[in-house]
Amino acid sequence: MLCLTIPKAIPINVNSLAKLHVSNLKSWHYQVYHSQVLDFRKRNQARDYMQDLQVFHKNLERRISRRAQNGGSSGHAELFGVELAPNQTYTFSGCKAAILTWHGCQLEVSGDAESEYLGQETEYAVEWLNVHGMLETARDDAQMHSSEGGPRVLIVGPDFVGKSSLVRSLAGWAVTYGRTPTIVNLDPREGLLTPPGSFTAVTVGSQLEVENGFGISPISGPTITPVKTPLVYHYPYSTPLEKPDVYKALITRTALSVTNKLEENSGAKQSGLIIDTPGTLNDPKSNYDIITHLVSEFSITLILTLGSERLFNDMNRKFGQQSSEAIPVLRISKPGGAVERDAAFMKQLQNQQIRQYFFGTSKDSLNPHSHTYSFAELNIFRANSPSLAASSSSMDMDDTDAPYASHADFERMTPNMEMLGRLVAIKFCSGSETDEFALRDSPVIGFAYVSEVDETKKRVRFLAPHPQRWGDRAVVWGGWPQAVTDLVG
Ligand SMILES: Nc1ncnc2c1ncn2[C@@H]1O[C@H](COP(=O)(O)OP(=O)(O)OP(=O)(O)O)[C@@H](O)[C@H]1O
Repeated sequence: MLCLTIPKAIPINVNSLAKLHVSNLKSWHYQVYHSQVLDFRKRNQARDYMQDLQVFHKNLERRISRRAQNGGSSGHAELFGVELAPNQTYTFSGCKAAILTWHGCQLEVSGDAESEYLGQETEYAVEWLNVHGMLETARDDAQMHSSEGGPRVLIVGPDFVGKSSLVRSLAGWAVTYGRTPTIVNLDPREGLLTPPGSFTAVTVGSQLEVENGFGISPISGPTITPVKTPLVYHYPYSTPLEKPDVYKALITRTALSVTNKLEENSGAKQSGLIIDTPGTLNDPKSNYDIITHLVSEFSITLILTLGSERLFNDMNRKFGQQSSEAIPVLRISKPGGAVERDAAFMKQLQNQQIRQYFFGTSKDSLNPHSHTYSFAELNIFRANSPSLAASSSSMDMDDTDAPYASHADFERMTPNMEMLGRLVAIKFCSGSETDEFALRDSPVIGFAYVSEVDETKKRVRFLAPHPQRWGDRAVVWGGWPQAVTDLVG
């Protein structure tokens, strides 16, 4: 396994140079696979995992023999569940990642990586693959008993323990097996097909991208790659703890919409859900209030915990075998290479996601459009933070503020210079909407960037991915994500 921390663009080419890992992994692989699954069984007696093992064993054999026909078992590598094509150059920038090989491969790396090493602790990957095997068995079960859906998996753990990497790997492997899993991202610090500050649910029907994972989406703009149409909700706060009531309400809304969507698509329903969460949900003081809400709203069937023994024990006590819920809770190994990303790195990542949303990637570029609106044409609402709500009585509000009391989550507002460099969410609902729950729960059509506010001429210029104007739809902005000052020249 090659672990990389890359601050700048670096091309990677599978084949030649630095020899990574060549050994007779096939037998070792199966051996470890057996012991891991038995271990799961010991830890959690909710299901007979031996059956899972046999089915997955067969699937894995099929996959390996297919590869063998394609030219032998060496030279294959993957990045979080997505296979790298041989003799293809990939360019990575501003990321930390691990390239994994099951059978050995050769990589040619050029450019500067901040750090680069051969990882020895690869057992976690075998364990993760076992989890994929279990999910495959549950998906097969769902296929046979068609009224039942596939596995609905919740992944929890502290920050930076590999939760998103596990989600990506499980999604990538599932797609390789012809599944169409639905991925739900509930971490507002890091967007999935969207800028930060949103919840996303997307059914993944085509293979993920090596360089960009879930890639870019049509809510960003027309793309040449296969489209993934996400369902997006706006949560303009950096952590769930800032506005837990809004966070929980949006979970309910997302769960409802996802459940309805899955009912219309049997393949997606059988493939199940994988839910990524922010580390702040790991909150014993609230008795894991938000996790409990999530488990109930999404009817979770499997909880995977990473990186915290206490969390595993608490989850097991709360939802595991002894509880009335009896949901299997598994403790999954944190990858040794998963690293903390400091505030500067996270800020860079967030800016990169915003830039990518409007301008695309080097391989799939987008052309955003400029829109100018007069103050009078706009229906803008400010999403209050707890501190803003306390001081909002002193804010300048016009007559139309009446339905939004000072303690409310939203306030109708007049555009101001504070909005410069910030993102706003364009909602499906009309701006004349006076019910603040409808405003909160309305999905997002897309995001726009505030590139200029002219308080004298009373107009605002936005950058948006699409040429169409949004008419009288509600526009919401909040304290998150932070301003990006250099998006446009
Ligand atoms: N085996 C590995 N080797 C090197 N880097 C890794 C490995 N696994 C994960 N990483 C990197 O470590 C960082 C943290 O991992 P990840 O984002 O998956 O954690 P997380 O628990 O989802 O964090 P958060 O809760 O903050 O989103 C990421 O940059 C990821 O790419």
